[in-house]
Amino acid sequence: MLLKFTKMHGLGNDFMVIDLVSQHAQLSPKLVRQWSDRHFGIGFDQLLVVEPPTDPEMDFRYRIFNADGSEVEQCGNGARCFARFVIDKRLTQKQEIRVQTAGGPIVLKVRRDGQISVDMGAPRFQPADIPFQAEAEAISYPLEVAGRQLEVMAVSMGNPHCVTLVDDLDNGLVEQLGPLLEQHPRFPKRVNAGFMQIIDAHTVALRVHERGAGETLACGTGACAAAVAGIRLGRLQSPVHVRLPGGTLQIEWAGGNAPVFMTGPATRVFEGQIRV
Ligand SMILES: N[C@H](CCC[C@H](N)C(=O)O)C(=O)O
Repeated sequence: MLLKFTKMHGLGNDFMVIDLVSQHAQLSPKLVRQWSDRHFGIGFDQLLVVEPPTDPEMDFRYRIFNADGSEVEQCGNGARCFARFVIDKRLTQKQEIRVQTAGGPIVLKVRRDGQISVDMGAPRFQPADIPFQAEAEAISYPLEVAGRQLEVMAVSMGNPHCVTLVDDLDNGLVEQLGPLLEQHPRFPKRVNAGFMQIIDAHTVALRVHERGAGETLACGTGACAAAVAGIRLGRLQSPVHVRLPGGTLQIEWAGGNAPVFMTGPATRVFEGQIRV
């Protein structure tokens, strides 16, 4: 059987997107790893799956698989591509789309300028919600990595993030510490490791070593986590322009239990089909 898919990206964070509303496929971590391989497969950071909702309040269910085959709770850049996909494929006529994810409900809005705004839900900081092993919730935590004493912020956007402030994003720390933070034992479900350089109160530069995918050109939930962490530290003010290697996202957050809003582009690259 031939399975149709669309190759898309959000600021260079790239995806294979498949509609399992009108198609059927049996996914496995092994198959996802085969497809994600950039030499022997299609090549992507994440696989995004569009399914009918199991919650009647929602328009769709959105499932996300990392390149390593792990199924995860949320993907911000993917959410924008999800909106572009379901509208282009005429799976919905709505311009405001309610989507069920393992990390909680999100709402996608297509703006007149073609950018997509996403209500990503409220960030969570309780260690148990990340999950992160800590005695109690704090704004930041000391964490030893490779003999270095870091100070990290831990945030859940449905998926786990740790954010570290750096003075220079090109001093080799991302390459050296990213993989070690991803696997750090105090993050029992692993973690996405963000490295943030503050430019001014409304602007940061960010690189993210993603759980299950390695460093990506952009990470939407990572941009949300970094902006929220900086606002909580009192170093940033909403809106925050997050400059990632692949481009810039706008993040807004009013604090507390308010939802985080992320705005940015979604790009379709090509249509394909693969034998399953
Ligand atoms: N690697 C992430 C999932 C993809 C997130 C990222 N691509 C985004 O845009 O939010 C995780 O394991 O939680």
